[in-house]
Amino acid sequence: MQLFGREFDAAIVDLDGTMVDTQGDFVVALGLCLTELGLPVVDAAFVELTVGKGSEHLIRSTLAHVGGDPALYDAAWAAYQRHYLAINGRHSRVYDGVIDGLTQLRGAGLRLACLTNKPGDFARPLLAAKGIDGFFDCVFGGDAFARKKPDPLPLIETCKALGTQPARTLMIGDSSNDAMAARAAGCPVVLVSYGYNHGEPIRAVPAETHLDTLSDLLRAA
Ligand SMILES: O=C(O)COP(=O)(O)O
Ligand SMILES: [Mg+2]
Repeated sequence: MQLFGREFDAAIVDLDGTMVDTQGDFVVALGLCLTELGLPVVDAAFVELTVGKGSEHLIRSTLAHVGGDPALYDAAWAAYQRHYLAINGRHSRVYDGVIDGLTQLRGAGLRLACLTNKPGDFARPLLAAKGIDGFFDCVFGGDAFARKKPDPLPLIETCKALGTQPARTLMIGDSSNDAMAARAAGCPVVLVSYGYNHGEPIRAVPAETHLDTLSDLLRAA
């Protein structure tokens, strides 16, 4: 299909902050983990600034933020993983326009991949719980490849799995991580305005376009 005057065969879609508002899941799972370790909990504002770089980064940053000993990392990661898996999806919701947007892209014949920095074992059940797993030919978590976004490697490998060239594969994300990875991989990028961008204004990050809802993509292109 044609978008922005170019031909596309596929799209790679980010998960947290792009398809699903998972801030509540992060706050609850971190809260249970920190309480178990006898540490103070973090609030939604901290989570919004810190998510996007994968769970290892989130746990390290959280321990630093609450004054926890970095040596608690292994225990914190194990507790976080257990709690996250138990509440996964309960405090999160699919953003307005996502189902319509994905339906339009599939309807136009694009192959779709979900590529997130979230661990694959968190991402797959979340997509299924929200009823959006069926849109995707493949799903890759932050632990699928040797490096995470903003490194281009996950996008290059996802294009290989989709059987598409990066220049004909659109990245749809919510953060500068997604944009940097896409640019370095050679994928055009579209950014949504409502997600988590490390506290920075997303419209300052260059993209083909910035969307208030995924269902606007075909209209904006
Ligand atoms: O850091 C995370 O877990 C969020 O990852 P995502 O925005 O790449 O889906
Ligand atoms: Mg994201």
